[in-house]
Amino acid sequence: MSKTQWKEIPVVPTSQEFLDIVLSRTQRRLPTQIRAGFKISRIRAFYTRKVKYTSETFTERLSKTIAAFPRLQDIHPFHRDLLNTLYDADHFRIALGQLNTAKSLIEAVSRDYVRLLKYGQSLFQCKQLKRAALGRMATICKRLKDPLVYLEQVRQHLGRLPSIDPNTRTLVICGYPNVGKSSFLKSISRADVDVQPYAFTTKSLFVGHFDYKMLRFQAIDTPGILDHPLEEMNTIEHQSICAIAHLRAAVMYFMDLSEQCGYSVSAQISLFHSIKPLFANKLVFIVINKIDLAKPEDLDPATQEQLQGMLKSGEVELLQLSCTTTEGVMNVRNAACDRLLAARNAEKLKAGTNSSGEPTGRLGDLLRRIHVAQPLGGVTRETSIPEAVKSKKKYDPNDPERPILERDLEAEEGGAGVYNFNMRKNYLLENPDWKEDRIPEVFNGKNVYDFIDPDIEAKLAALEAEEEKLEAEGYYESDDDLEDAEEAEIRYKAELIREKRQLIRNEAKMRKSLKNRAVIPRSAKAVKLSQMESHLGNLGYDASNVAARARSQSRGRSTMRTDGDAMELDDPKAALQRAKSRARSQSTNRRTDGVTDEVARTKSEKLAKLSQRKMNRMARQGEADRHQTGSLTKHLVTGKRSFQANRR
Ligand SMILES: Nc1nc2c(ncn2[C@@H]2O[C@H](COP(=O)(O)OP(=O)(O)OP(=O)(O)O)[C@@H](O)[C@H]2O)c(=O)[nH]1
Ligand SMILES: [Mg+2]
Repeated sequence: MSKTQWKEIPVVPTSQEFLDIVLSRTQRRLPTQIRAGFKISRIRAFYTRKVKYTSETFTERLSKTIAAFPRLQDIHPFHRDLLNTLYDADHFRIALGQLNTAKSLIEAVSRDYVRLLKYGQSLFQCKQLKRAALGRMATICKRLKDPLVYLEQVRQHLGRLPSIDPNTRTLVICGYPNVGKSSFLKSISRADVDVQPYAFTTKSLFVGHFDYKMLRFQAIDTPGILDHPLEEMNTIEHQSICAIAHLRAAVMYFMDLSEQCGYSVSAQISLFHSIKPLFANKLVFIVINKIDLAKPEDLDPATQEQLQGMLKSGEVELLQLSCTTTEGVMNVRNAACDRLLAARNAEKLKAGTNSSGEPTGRLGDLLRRIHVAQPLGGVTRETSIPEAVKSKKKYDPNDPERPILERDLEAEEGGAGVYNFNMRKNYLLENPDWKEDRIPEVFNGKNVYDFIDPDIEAKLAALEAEEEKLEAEGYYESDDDLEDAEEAEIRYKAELIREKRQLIRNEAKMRKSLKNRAVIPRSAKAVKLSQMESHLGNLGYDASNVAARARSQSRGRSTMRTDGDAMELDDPKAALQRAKSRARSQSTNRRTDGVTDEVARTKSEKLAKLSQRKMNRMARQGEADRHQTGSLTKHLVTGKRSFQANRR
């Protein structure tokens, strides 16, 4: 992860804000649009969606926060160590871990309640379940109070950390406090660092950039370090140690021989020896600052001796400068940069080779796999030139033996415009005599090549032979016996199958129509008078006159009825009346009335539906139909209309 991303970590809300964000988003996306009258499945689906959406929002926000922070195992050791120094890696990991745990807890809550919601019986129950689910999620969220506050602080601090690229060309400026480290950075770059005449002015790492030989360098100003064991150092000093230890850089150890800084030269020398282990495999410079006040030559011999001891202890160079007079500043910078560039280049050249200079690693692998052709054990091969190539002569127009070209022919036959070259000359045919044969391309308006079939003769012969054979066998004479017994049997069976299928189909239809029929309740079924009598008799009633009474009642028939039927025939009106009354009195099921069989019934029903169709289509306007009530205001519909007059 690059440093720039750390500046873009989104704000970590407090737990209360977090809750507000999630809940208001849920409410906005899924406003409660549910009534008690709705189908229960709809109510359940709505609340399930709500619970799920809330948990998803929580999870999404938490994951985003977790992902935004750097993962300690993925970043450069320098950054990892720095984060550890500044924020305590364990604390950091635990805070992110708590967020992660909360995420899975919320998911579990959502899963549980979604399962419960499937059994919700009413709107109230479903709503209570949703409330419980959201409440539990909120409780989990509230428990994240401390980690969220901590992470927000880390975020703010991370954003303010200098962008240090651990892999680029780097100068690390270190030394005792108040020796002029920040002054140096200020004079070589445009970094705005604080310079004060007291110790520990600089309390964190500062970075400045400058260009040298068209290359960009970064110089890192570190807080001052005191000479005491690592365990006793504070966070400020630890940052310096971290930079010195982890950055592949040129280390510039600053010293103030004038002791204006408030620390003795011997203390500064002893600090150098204490932190020397960190300088392994690095370029180290001892930079004597403030030479306007004191130079190494001014020191007493014993201290000079110690200084020389420092230089001898490794490949260490002594540089001198004064930030106040800017004497030697550029020299020091350039010397350090030159040495750093040389060292980096040497390292790059060395990379990928072992101690004897052979390539190792991926490059070595590659070279070993490439096959390079080697000459066979001392055998030399003669070059071979084909005869045809050897006897080839260069074309010479003056040579009488030269091959004859089309150009020569043209000249012989009358020159350009007169001579027509023969395209058929080079045809490759079975018989060279055919070259000049004339074949019509189009004959009778048809392309001849469409009709060319090389085997046509053979095919015709075969057909004719077959025809003759059939004729000889008398094939064309008898055409009655074509159907033999076997075929007749197949036909018979097919007929049976067809019949059977029809039967099955009819049966199915019948069953279907029966199933759709309204069931007549037993009480509505017609009961014969005699049955009624016996039934009442069983119950202990006197049923003797039931029949008589029933028969005595009018059934809508004409009272004028006499025995003779002649009158019915005479009076069609009365006959109609009687037929109607009969129909009414005898009918039990109007659907089956006057219908002889199943087929007739289906037909009549179809007809009924058909006759209804038009009526349905032309049905009256309902309240859902587009319709304009009342009349418009007069001025809106009459008279000349000006522009936009009826756009009200
Ligand atoms: N005479 C003289 N004074 C200098 C020189 N360089 C820096 N100073 C003074 O030394 C004091 C400390 O300078 P800083 O650059 O703040 O020192 P520092 O090493 O960054 O100090 P800390 O940040 O506290 O570790 C300031 O008062 C500077 O003016 C120099 O070359 N000559
Ligand atoms: Mg400083």
